[in-house]
Amino acid sequence: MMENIKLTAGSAPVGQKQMLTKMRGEKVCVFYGAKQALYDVDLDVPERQVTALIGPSGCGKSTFLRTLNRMNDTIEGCRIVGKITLDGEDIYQPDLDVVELRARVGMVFQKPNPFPKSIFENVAYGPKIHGLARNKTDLEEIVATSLKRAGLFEEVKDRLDEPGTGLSGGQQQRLCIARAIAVSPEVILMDEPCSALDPIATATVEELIDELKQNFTIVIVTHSMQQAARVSQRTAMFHLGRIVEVGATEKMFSNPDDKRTQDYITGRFG
Ligand SMILES: Nc1ncnc2c1ncn2[C@@H]1O[C@H](COP(=O)(O)OP(=O)(O)OP(=O)(O)O)[C@@H](O)[C@H]1O
Repeated sequence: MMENIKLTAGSAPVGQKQMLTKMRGEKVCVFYGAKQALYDVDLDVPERQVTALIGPSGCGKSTFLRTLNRMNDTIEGCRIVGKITLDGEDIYQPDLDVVELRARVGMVFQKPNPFPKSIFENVAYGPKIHGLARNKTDLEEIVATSLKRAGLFEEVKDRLDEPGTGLSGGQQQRLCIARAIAVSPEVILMDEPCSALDPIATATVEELIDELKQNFTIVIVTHSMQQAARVSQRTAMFHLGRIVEVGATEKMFSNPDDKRTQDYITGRFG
């Protein structure tokens, strides 16, 4: 019974289970110059689960996602108020190493964006710059393991020296996922990772996301309600810069509390 679950700091109720919170946003407000894009957003991201961010265009999903690894730092005039923690630690504290943060909280973008380098180099780049491999054999091992975990190894093992940009769209996105995995992140942020892919490539990436949650915490922005329902365990519905409802995906899609969620998931707006 929900009422019997005692919540401690750092825990979140998801369905009937108690989950560890990997990341937490508290009263997060984001401004682009004078324009406010997010208002007092509170969100717990449970460990080793997939959290989906849904809502109509322009409601602030990507803005919130980018606050989780400080990608908004790169946008001029963007200001963030509130608190975001990773394992309880404030990621906006002034002396935090942002490069290290982004290794812990990796990102996969909407459009596959492999570097104009070989398949091998695409995956090896991160481990090299973060000094994760002691020698060439180590590096080869990391590359092979990452490609395997991204479900791409069998397709590319005989052509690791060929350009990453020569792969199909779906393969390129899995290469980008392998690149993200290669530095052993704890959290992977995905901003509409399948929007440029055909249905078959989408299904492959969705299966992969499902597997990856065994080892990683995943936050995904998606416009596809089917995708949110298929891959996530927890869903947050954004509307006009606020979270209007958050909870177990199953409940959100079968019996939402908020009329705006209901209208959005049934295609009445957005
Ligand atoms: N770099 C930017 N500069 C100024 N305003 C921005 C910037 N990025 C986003 N915005 C504004 O912030 C608001 C939220 O945008 P955001 O991209 O986070 O929404 P979204 O829900 O991800 O939208 P979509 O689903 O269309 O990608 C919008 O009004 C948008 O115009």
